[in-house]
Amino acid sequence: MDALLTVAEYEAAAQELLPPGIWDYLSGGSGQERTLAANVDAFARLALRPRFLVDVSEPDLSTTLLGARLPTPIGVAPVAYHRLAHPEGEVATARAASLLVVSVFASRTLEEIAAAAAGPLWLQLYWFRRREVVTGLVRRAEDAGYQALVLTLDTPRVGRRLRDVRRGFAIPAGIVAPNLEAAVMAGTHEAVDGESALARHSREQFDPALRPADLAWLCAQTDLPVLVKGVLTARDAELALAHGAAGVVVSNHGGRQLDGAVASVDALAEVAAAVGGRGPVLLDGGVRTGVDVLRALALGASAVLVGRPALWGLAVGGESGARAVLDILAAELEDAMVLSGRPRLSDVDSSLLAGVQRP
Ligand SMILES: Cc1cc2nc3c(=O)[nH]c(=O)nc-3n(C[C@H](O)[C@H](O)[C@H](O)COP(=O)(O)O)c2cc1C
Ligand SMILES: CCCCC(=O)C(=O)O
Repeated sequence: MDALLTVAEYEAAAQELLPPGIWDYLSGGSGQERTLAANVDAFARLALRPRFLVDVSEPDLSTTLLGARLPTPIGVAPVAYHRLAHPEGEVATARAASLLVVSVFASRTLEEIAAAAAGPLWLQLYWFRRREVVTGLVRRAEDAGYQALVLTLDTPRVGRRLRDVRRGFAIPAGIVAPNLEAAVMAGTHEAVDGESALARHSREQFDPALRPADLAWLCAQTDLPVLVKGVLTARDAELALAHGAAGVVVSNHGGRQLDGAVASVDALAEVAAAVGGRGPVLLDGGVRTGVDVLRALALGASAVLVGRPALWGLAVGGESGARAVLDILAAELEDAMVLSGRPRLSDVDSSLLAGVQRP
């Protein structure tokens, strides 16, 4: 087999390898999958304005995020059940990633992942009705050395993902979420025709009444920084920061929640302006090339996260596949920085983009 050179080639190879039901769960979106498509299309519309007569002999991709030095501004978004893609699951991803946001529905324990990790780990949380589930996970994350928490806001319930509904998708027996007690996970393995087990589960277990005071309460439970994920407006960024959030992740959950929601990169400039340097602004959704990473940085992102691409790499080659995907993105980003006359991340701003208003 020829070497795979792009994230798109990893996507195609992963589709060949994975069972169709798992492929649909990983790759699908909600409703008509318009937001899923828009996330990718919106990047393609952002044309770049390269500059020359700049010394680009020493490109530097490194950055600092919440006090941690990272070799690249590219991390892995929280994705449930990495063992759907590879038997080693999150342990393999953690070895490959320079920043991994571990899903609360990880298929390996927080401690196993911490023992393997090459870089900082953050723990993503959903707002469970049983608050002691949340606080128990916060304590375990602190004890295992996780460096931040990420509260996902965009999932008061799981969106209508028609591929999963049609298949009656449920998590295969043998792949479990070991960081949650069995009672909280009851029903996730139970396939029912015409119903997504995850959608049913979220209605039972997630508290849809999450309000700003709850965010402030969560922040008061821990010394770890708490970021919020799923922010698409200046208003929500303002509210979150005012209630203790240390930063935001601009995201529409990879087009899996509100179909018709704005493409995440199209929401970025507004959110970054609202945050105004008070904390990190991460972006996920539709990042498929290093040029996309550069575009997001130009619009004000501190770093980007990739969800599906990491899982495609994992499916193709476990740890080395996940690493290969992240290395492709980093190599493409370095090329783009050199070829656009922006050798350091601090040189990257909206002057790089055509048609974006510059301050
Ligand atoms: C299979 C799958 C599972 C996901 N699980 C979670 C999760 O457990 N928690 C969460 O906050 N986001 C979850 N997400 C959303 C990702 O964190 C991220 O927002 C999205 O995948 C980014 O888009 P991309 O896949 O285009 O990179 C999941 C996404 C996918 C594709
Ligand atoms: C309850 C949600 C499961 C993980 C998730 O967030 C996703 O599939 O997008």
